[in-house]
Amino acid sequence: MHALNLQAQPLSLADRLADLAVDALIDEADLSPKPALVDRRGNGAHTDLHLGLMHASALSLWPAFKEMAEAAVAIGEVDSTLREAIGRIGREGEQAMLTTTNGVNTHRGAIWALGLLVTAAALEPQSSSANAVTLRAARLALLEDRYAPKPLSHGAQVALRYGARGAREEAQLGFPSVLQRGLPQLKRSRANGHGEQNARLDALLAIMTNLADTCVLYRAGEEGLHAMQSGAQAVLDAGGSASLSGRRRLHELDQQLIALNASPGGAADLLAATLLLDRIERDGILQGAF
Ligand SMILES: CC(C)(COP(=O)(O)OP(=O)(O)OC[C@H]1O[C@@H](n2cnc3c(N)ncnc32)[C@H](O[C@H]2O[C@H](COP(=O)(O)OP(=O)(O)OP(=O)(O)O)[C@@H](O)[C@H]2O)[C@@H]1O)[C@@H](O)C(=O)NCCC(=O)NCCS
Ligand SMILES: Nc1ncnc2[nH]cnc12
Repeated sequence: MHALNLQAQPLSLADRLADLAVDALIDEADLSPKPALVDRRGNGAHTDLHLGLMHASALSLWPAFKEMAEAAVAIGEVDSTLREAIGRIGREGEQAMLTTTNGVNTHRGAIWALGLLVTAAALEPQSSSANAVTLRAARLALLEDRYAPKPLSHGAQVALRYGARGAREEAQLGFPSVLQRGLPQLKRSRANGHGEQNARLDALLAIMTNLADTCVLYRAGEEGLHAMQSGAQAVLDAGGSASLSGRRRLHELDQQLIALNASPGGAADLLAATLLLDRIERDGILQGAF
């Protein structure tokens, strides 16, 4: 008679990266109180989103992230074959998301940002500093995908009206909002003993201070973008999310952005990217993977 083998199987690299990406999306959704975004308190500036939908959407993307990581391992270098493979997988991931959410766009920007980062991390798991991973991701984002449709997306409309190039440019520049704003603020707030949730809120605010978020521009124009950037800076200047006066400013920012219908969805995606890179740097990707 054989005894049952109850030992946990080690995760593959692709499984682990997909787990980390989905964890980052769920941590971003759960983080509260985020200004005008979906969180544990409510729907922010959105009428068609709620926390359960954000969770379901995040989970629906696990197979796409895994497949992107597998493509990176199989192809092994930054080239057009890999770029076009992850473009196809990303579009299939978007379809899975839309099927899960009944047509609501929950994570389009996140599929793009985290998809590139997961692929870049899987290419060279031994070289997993945030700098190295974002550099490889930028090289991928700069390559053309001949099969990418060119819809008049909200981002494309905003580019025509305001000249902001949004998610594509952020990736092609190597995620400056993550490397220069989100991650340093996360580390600073942790070092100051502000607690993990406050440190994450501060990282989101740091991203918001400077981002040309096409989601905000599309919904609320330049007035909305200015309110987002200057309001986020005011919270940080008042001592950040851990301080009483920072909390008051954060509440005002939440009310103001909701009144303007200005949801910083792009900043939320980049917070998820920040949390993913932070986790990769702190725990490594190879831990528990083979
Ligand atoms: C290259 C793509 C990202 C397409 O980019 P484009 O700008 O043309 O398209 P959008 O459809 O507008 O999506 C861009 C999303 O990126 C987020 N974002 C915005 N600004 C920035 C920024 N400065 N830096 C980084 N990321 C940014 C943002 O995503 C979040 O907002 C979404 C909700 O937005 P929206 O649909 O406008 O929703 P609502 O205002 O709520 O609309 P209504 O429902 O009210 O009508 C939400 O999803 C968040 O994620 C932008 O929306 C890329 O998508 C692409 O080319 N994909 C093809 C597949 C591919 O090649 N994949 C590569 C493999 S990884
Ligand atoms: N928490 C959130 N609320 C609204 N839109 C988002 N896009 C990504 N995360 C989001």
